[in-house]
Amino acid sequence: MAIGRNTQSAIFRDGAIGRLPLVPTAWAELEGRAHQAMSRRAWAYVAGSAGNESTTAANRAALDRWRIVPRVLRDVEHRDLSVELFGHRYPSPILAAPVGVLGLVRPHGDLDIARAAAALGVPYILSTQASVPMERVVAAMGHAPHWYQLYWSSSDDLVESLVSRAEASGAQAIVVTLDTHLLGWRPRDLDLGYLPFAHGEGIAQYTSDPVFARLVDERMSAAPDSPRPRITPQTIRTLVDITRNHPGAFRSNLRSRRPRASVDTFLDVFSRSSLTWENLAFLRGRTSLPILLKGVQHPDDATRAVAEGVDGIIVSNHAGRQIDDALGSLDALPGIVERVDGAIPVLFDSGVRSGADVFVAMALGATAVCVGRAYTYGLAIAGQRGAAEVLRNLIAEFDITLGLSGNARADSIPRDAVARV
Ligand SMILES: Cc1cc2nc3c(=O)[nH]c(=O)nc-3n(C[C@H](O)[C@H](O)[C@H](O)COP(=O)(O)O)c2cc1C
Ligand SMILES: O=C(O)C(=O)c1ccccc1
Repeated sequence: MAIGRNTQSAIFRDGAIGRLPLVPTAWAELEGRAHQAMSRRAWAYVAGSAGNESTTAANRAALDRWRIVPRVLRDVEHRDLSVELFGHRYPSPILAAPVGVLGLVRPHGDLDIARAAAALGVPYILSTQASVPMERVVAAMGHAPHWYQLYWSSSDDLVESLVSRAEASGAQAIVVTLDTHLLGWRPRDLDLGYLPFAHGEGIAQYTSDPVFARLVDERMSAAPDSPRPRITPQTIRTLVDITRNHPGAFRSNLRSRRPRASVDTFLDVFSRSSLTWENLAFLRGRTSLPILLKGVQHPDDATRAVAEGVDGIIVSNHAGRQIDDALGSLDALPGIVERVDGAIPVLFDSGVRSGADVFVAMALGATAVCVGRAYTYGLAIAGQRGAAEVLRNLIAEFDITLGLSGNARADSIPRDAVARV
């Protein structure tokens, strides 16, 4: 698949022989087609945000207040889209954000997006809420780069196990998401009474984990009133196999004892609202990978992150899915970039819909940009190839915007390339 400037000519060349793109390039059409392709529940979960969804609107408004100011006559024929992060050079500043429960969008959606990202060299940040265990996703990616996103469980042992699995699987960084220690108030899901996890969807990292299996055993043996099947290593292997090969089987089996206990255990241990800065030492002591904090919005938290020796920050409000009436994520970026002052990379997400949006965030000091809903919509419309097309289009539009604005390098877009209006 052609990357960057070649994409546009490839699209037109294909068109000349009657081969049309699989996914629309404009956002409104992309979103509309994804809506048609998804079930009611999947659409509510993916497209829904917190409360009246004013934060999602604020994310857009924040991006729209910045306009690109092009420069001319600057020889931009050879452009370099690559960026360096933690000693790795990636082909463009775009990363695939961690998106949980992709199995809701498409059977084995995690594998589709993993393969799509791998084909483009786009780093994929695997979610703790994935529908497919991380080892299987990584196996589908060959040697392509991936990171791991951690939800910090109330069980230290489980945190340790997830992180060591991620490290063993070759993850290049650990992203700790801090803005979702409670599930946001999301009317679209509430009105359907539907949370995927309660149906056993999106808990594959847990059901494939040996420490989690032990927690489930403990829960089951602590309920002596109900019949207690003997748990042997074979039982555990069988459950892992069932989840791996037949996610639907796990769901239909939810009323039986072990799947039900797995869901209940997940709901118990999923997160820890008592987490503080002091806990970071625990993680630091258990991995040598770079640690990024995702969900930072206040400059003082960015200052503290640097002081605590964190390796990177992702300025994000979770696409507006957590707090209604929150600051547009891009409005938080310049203040944080100023505070961090180059000490560590500052990544950005929430609301990015185009290559031009990526350019704006980079001009405001982001080292790289993550996208979530964009590729999820491509996945819904046309699976692996749809997700790949969305990522390819973002990179191509970014490349063209870079060149047309008179810039040749993604990693050094000057601040005056954008103006606030
Ligand atoms: C359906 C959905 C599921 C998500 N699941 C996770 C997750 O498991 N972990 C996480 O850190 N962020 C999760 N996010 C947030 C994304 O990582 C990212 O911050 C956000 O989608 C960026 O905004 P955008 O969708 O406007 O690009 C999710 C977002 C969506 C839309
Ligand atoms: O839906 C989400 O955005 C998400 O990341 C999440 C993860 C776990 C529990 C609830 C929500």
